[in-house]
This record gives sequence, C-alpha cells and structure tokens, in this order.
Amino acid sequence: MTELTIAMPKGRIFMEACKILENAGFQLPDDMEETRKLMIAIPEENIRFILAKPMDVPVYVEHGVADIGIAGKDVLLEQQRTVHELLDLKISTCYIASAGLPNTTMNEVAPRIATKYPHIATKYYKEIGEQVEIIELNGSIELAPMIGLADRIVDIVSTGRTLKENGLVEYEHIADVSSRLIANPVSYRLKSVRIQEMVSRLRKCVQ
Ligand SMILES: Nc1ncnc2c1ncn2[C@@H]1O[C@H](COP(=O)(O)OP(=O)(O)OP(=O)(O)O)[C@@H](O)[C@H]1O
Ligand SMILES: O=P(O)(O)OC[C@H]1O[C@H](OP(=O)(O)OP(=O)(O)O)[C@H](O)[C@@H]1O
Repeated sequence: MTELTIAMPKGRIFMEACKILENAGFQLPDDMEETRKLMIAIPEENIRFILAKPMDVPVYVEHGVADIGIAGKDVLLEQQRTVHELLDLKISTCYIASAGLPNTTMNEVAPRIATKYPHIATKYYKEIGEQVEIIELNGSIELAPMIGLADRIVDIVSTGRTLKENGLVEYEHIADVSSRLIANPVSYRLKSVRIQEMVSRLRKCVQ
C-alpha cells in the first residue's frame, strides 16, 4: 500500500476532521485529539498525519511534503495555491461577510477595510467597483470598526454571535466556507489509486 501523508488542521476544524475520517473507517489513535505530537503515524493504514496550523495546510500540500490535506475554503480563496480541491467535506461551515457599525455608510474617500483576508477583500471590493484601503489584522477583527480603525471588516461569520455582542451588523455576504480535501497535483497523479480510494470513502460520509 502506497504511503500517504495527510496535513490536518489543528484548532477548530480538527475534531470534525477526525470524526469524518473515523466515520470513513480510518482507525485514528485514541489520543489523537489530546496529543502534543505533531506527526502521527498509523502503520496499519500506511498513513502519516502532520498536524499544522490551518493557514499552513495548503503550504505543506503545495510543496508536496503532504500528499493531501484538509483546509478551509477561506484559506484556499485567500492563498490561491497550486493544489487540487478534491472534495467538499461540508464540515466547519461558515461564511465570509463584510460587517460594520449599524446604519453607517463607508467613508467616500479611501474607505478602510480591516481583515485577515486581504486577498479576498481586495478582490471583492474590486469586483463591486469600490476603491478601498486594506488594513491587515491577525484576529479580533471586530474591534476595528468599534474603535474607529476601519469602516468595515471582512471576516468569518458562523453563529453571528461575535458581531452581535460587539454591536456590529452584516452588510454583504461574500463567500460560503467549508473544509475541503485538497491534494498535491503530483501526488494526485502518482498516488491516484490510493487518493481516489480515500476520496470515495470520505465522500460516503459527507452529510
Ligand atoms: N467561527 C467559526 N466557525 C466555524 N468555522 C470557522 C470559524 N472560524 C473559522 N472557521 C474555519 O476554521 C478554520 C480554522 O479556524 P481556527 O480558528 O482554528 O484557525 P486560526 O484562525 O488559524 O486560529 P488561531 O490563529 O486562533 O490558532 C478557518 O480557516 C475556517 O475555515
Ligand atoms: O459568528 P461567530 O460564531 O461568532 O464566529 C465568528 C468569529 O469566529 C472567528 O474568530 P476566532 O474565534 O477564530 O477568533 P479571532 O478573532 O482570533 O480570529 C471569526 O474571526 C469571528 O470573529
């Protein structure tokens, strides 16, 4: 059996990703969710997992050190890496939206948009013909309109709780997000039987 290296995102997606793999019949170690190990081998399946930051999963896959990986569509849209998207796993669903203080219009001259998705935001505002200044932040994006750093934010919305608790409202729905199975293009060719088998096992578990 060909060896497969799979890049798994730590954090939010991790538990749901483990669950779908288990449902597809992959025997994961009992301590998979608690371990501090960053590389986990499953010799019976000839699989090796590497546990990466969600934003780094496409990097490992693009460079071919992981054959396949699980990544959020937000990360894929933002990074535009050369990877094949094989399957929508329909886990960790949320969406990207613009938001801001209620009843406000954007500053007419160089409106400022705070986001950790500069590429997605730039593309979106270009498409709707708005010239904006992007302010890149790494988290707590909702703070930006509250303290006057930006007119709008472009960020993930899931339950809407963060927006609500910070007195913000959603303006535009930009893109739906869920986690995707991705593959390195060369691995996909060289290990196609193994990867296809994995895709069909997982596809049966997508809800
Ligand atoms: N509120 C949310 N609800 C559901 N899925 C989310 C939510 N926020 C992010 N996601 C999805 O989960 C992925 C990873 O999120 P997570 O917060 O674990 O990573 P991160 O933002 O890199 O975390 P951190 O930098 O805090 O470690 C995102 O790329 C997105 O696809
Ligand atoms: O609609 P909700 O269910 O409230 O979820 C949305 C929030 O979740 C994410 O933040 P995260 O918790 O990853 O923190 P961050 O600010 O560090 O990105 C996202 O950036 C939003 O702030």
